[in-house]
Amino acid sequence: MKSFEELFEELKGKIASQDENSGTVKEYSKGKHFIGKKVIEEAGEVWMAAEYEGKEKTAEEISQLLYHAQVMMIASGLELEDVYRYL
Ligand SMILES: N=c1c2ncn([C@@H]3O[C@H](COP(=O)(O)OP(=O)(O)OP(=O)(O)O)[C@@H](O)[C@H]3O)c2ncn1[C@@H]1O[C@H](COP(=O)(O)O)[C@@H](O)[C@H]1O
Repeated sequence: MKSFEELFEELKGKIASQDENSGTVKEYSKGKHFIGKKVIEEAGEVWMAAEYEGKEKTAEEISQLLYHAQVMMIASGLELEDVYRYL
């Protein structure tokens, strides 16, 4: 199990090292348009899971939405604090 902060550090590290086995590096390299579509896709899956597929599936889909949001944060040059200041 990892926290939001730990995942963010892991993803930044993967991108900085250009780890060729990393799905994150592949997604990041495709740019904001591609990442944005993943965010939208996962947001829709969260909605459907919450309405029809139960707690476990909803939790899984939310984790994927958070992941793609983090990739978008990195692609946008944002740090966690830049987002947290609006919470
Ligand atoms: N938490 C995630 C995570 N959540 C979602 N995804 C990716 O997001 C995509 C969407 O997942 P889905 O199951 O919805 O995929 P799908 O709809 O079946 O298929 P596609 O969307 O891929 O076509 C998949 O390609 C997943 O690989 C993630 N990829 C990686 N992580 C974590 O990120 C870290 C770095 O991973 P790598 O960069 O792959 O090493 C590790 O800790 C991973 O656990």
